[in-house]
Amino acid sequence: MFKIPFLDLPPLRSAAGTVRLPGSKSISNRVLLLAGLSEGTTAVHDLLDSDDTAVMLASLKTLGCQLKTDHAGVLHLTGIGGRLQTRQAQLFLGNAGTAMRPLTAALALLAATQGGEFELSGVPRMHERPIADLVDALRLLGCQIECLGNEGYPPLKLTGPSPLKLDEPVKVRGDVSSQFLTALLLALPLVATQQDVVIEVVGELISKPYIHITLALLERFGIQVQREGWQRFTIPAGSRYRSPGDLHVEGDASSASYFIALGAIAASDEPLRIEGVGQASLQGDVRFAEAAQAMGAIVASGPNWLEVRRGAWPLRGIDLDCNHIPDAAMTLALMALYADGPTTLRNIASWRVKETDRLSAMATELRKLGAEVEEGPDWLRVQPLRDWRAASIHTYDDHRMAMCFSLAAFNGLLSDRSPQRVKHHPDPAAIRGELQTKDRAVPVRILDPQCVAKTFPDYFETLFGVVEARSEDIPVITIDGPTASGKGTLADQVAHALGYVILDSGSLYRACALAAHRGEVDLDDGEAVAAVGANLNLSFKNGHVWLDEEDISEDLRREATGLMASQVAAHPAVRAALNQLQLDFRRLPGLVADGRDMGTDVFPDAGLKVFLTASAATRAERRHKQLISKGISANIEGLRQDLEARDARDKNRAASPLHPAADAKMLDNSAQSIEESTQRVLAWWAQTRPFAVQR
Ligand SMILES: Nc1ncnc2c1ncn2[C@@H]1O[C@H](COP(=O)(O)OP(=O)(O)OP(=O)(O)O)[C@@H](O)[C@H]1O
Ligand SMILES: Nc1ccn([C@@H]2O[C@H](COP(=O)(O)O)[C@@H](O)[C@H]2O)c(=O)n1
Repeated sequence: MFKIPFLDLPPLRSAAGTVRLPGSKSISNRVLLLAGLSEGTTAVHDLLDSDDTAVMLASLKTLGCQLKTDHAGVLHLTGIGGRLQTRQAQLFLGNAGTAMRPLTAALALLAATQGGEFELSGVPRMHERPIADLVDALRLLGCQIECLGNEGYPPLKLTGPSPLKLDEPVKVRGDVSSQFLTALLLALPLVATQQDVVIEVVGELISKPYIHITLALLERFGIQVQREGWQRFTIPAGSRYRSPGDLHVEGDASSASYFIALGAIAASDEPLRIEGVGQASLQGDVRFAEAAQAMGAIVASGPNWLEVRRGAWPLRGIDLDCNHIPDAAMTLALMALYADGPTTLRNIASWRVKETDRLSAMATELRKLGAEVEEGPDWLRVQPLRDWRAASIHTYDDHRMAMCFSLAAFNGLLSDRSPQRVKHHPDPAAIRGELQTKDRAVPVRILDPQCVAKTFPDYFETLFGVVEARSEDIPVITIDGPTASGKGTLADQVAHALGYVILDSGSLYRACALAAHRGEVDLDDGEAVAAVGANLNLSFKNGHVWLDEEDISEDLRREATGLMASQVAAHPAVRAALNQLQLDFRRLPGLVADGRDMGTDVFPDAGLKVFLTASAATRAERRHKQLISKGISANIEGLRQDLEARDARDKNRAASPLHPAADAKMLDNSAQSIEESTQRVLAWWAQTRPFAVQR
């Protein structure tokens, strides 16, 4: 996960490959609650591991459920069998509506029937999300619920015992959020032991597919709800939660929407395969695929997979009632930017009471990209966008905002099929406009990218696994300089702050020298050492370097290896042999490369080149400290002589000698802390970026 203040996405060009979706949030939290209320143990496979499931799991544990995860990642959850194990608890539910609503219903009923006192709270936004319809329904039933802040909003206090009136139907509004009905359906079997319990929906029920999931899962746990249309639901007397034993959580269909859109926009050569949802999916959001098809996507499907590729291009603008796909519909607003006409999304009032007011947030952020957007109380109209602006996208602590806006990074694609589009614009000036658009692909900045943790912690990593950018669009920062100037340390810090990949090019020369030395190759024989370099089987894991099956990290860092590296690095053939290996590190979302010739030879087009120096005395002192801290004895004068000899060889060799690139920024960190030099470099980098000041 990218735990950084912002993540810059360079212009992206294409998508292909296979995505395995994380487990569905809606299914995961329903299953957890049902398993928690059941008797016996449920083995939950493919459970979503995210912020929202974490708060549900923590609550169930507090309430006395037993949780164990086995080696295969399967959760074994032993429920409380409908009998309270603890009568007092304070539960923190973050911003998880799928935890707050059903736990409110279940604990209100358990407190009423068995006695107890429970407090349910969340993050500040959760305390702005209405829950009055559920609270009203439960109070009418006889539950004691106090709103501890504003009336109709969490935090809530649930107390009991209190008598319940089960003879009358429980009435609940269905036109604000279907989660209130879901909460009642999941919890009321607790009190349907002696008599039928009837729920009547007041008003038109929205988001019916989510109720469909609830009913299907209740059935898996032994509760057969009888349904009359979408207005009346009966939980039969004698209902009891029974664990199904094993249960597999299907992939998240709302999360699939980003990859379906990705296929529609960018899978022009081969389809993008999405595994985890398909025709057999329980989730209503799987119907997002139909909306994508209406916009031009070509979709093939099996029971639990989809394959999506680009059909119409530009996409087609649509006018759609999105009541059946409320969460996934947000993705359509981004697809609309790539369409040939306006897209209108209707019946999306529920967006206003989600993690944020999504209607307003979506309109605001689309406008930052340059889009023309109209917003109504329950609708949104988005015009196609051709003249994109580089924008910092505020994500409002809303995972879906972050994931949706990643799709804006394909803004350079619209002119890829210029001849096709030019047909609509025979004017040569329009043709020139198209070409300009192509050249003006802009990056997109996603603020607070870790908000995706709510449902899809590895979203950006997964995205980077199936998309490609032109190499020249992937940003590079180079840090060159003499031995022990702090290049590696600075590169690590800068890369960490930006979420970028790191290339420690010195380690490649070191590994090559080490492998040649071990193979008894003459280090003065450039061609022979280059042959070793061309066949190195290196891998980099968690800051360690592996040669074949061996972790060579310690050997690499020895001073003797550094000296051998500088010896072999003087051979042009060795440099040529290692060149492609270094270029291959230019990966999404960007690269920080440290060495001697990163800015001069390997990445001459780097967006920022830093030449890092420090006095020889300072460098010798730092290296001395570094070695001593690792328990390696060293002599400071000897170290200074070694590093000066190495510098002299690196500077004076004919092939890629060490010197600052003409456009490098010079940084002498002799008197600077690591933090100060890091901030200096990040400030220089910010000056090269096209984004307005972060808000
Ligand atoms: N600005 C700084 N202030 C104090 N110490 C620093 C600073 N920068 C780096 N150091 C320390 O100096 C030592 C050498 O740094 P580092 O290994 O990053 O240098 P390098 O240039 O990458 O070396 P090499 O050329 O051998 O790869 C480390 O112990 C590091 O913590
Ligand atoms: N881009 C580079 C990087 C390194 N070298 C040579 O390797 C030696 C070891 O490098 P460290 O950064 O790990 O100390 C170094 O002395 C150089 O001779 C290089 O040539 N080009």
